[in-house]
Amino acid sequence: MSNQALDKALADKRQAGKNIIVPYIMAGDGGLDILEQRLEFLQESGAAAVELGIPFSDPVADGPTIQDAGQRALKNDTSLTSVLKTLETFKDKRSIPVILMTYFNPIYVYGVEAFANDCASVGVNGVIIPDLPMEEEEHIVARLQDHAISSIRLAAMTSPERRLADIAGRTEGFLYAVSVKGTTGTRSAHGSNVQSYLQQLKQMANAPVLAGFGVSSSEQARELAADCDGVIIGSRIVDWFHQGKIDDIKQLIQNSL
Ligand SMILES: O=P(O)(O)OC[C@@H](O)[C@@H](O)c1c[nH]c2ccccc12
Repeated sequence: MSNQALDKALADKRQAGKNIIVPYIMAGDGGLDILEQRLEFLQESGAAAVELGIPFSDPVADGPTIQDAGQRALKNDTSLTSVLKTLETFKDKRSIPVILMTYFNPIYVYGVEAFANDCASVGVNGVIIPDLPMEEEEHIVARLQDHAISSIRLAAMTSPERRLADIAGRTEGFLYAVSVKGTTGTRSAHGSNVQSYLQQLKQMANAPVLAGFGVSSSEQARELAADCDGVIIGSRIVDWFHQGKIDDIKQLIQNSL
């Protein structure tokens, strides 16, 4: 079963005629004591949900901006455990859905069963595990489904059509359409084949399709969202939080809606 609060938050934006904007932030960048405030701020700015990164020592899919944020968070002693504990402290006050983005290793160390249980008890709505090994997928997805936590799948431009259809059919919450080849990070332009890729995924998926990787302006966001349901914005927002450019973040989200 997918997560109802997440499904509803995304559907509400679409019904209001808006694009779905999901900012990515690194948990513990700037300290975990500001996490609650950041989530509230992003919600007020118009975000439908937040993708919350767990810092990890070997972040293979992260670009330089997210890697640096991860290093800062690790210096603050941020871990999967401390992030879950922090979410627990304001779980009844939070209404914006939270999607944890974590590599598989921290989950493996934590224990798959304990991870699913603790995510459920602190109200995590969805999970993205970019390097989940195929052999582990069934086991971990089933444990999360027991608690109605959505497993958001990633589609890549390099995947063959059969594989894309399979991923699009199985995803929960939304489909994360990786819209560049390579790692995360801001880019000035997306390839010309992105449009047809997103349109193809829209046809295949029963859940909303969100484009991510390299979105750094509201113009780009709206252009990509014209062929799907919205976008994920990571590096630009991580960078601006670090620099204290709070108003710029608000404008970026509002102008992307
Ligand atoms: O930073 P960008 O280019 O705006 O892209 C989002 C991305 O950072 C975020 O979703 C993310 C961070 N680390 C990841 C690892 C895999 C997939 C996705 C991610």
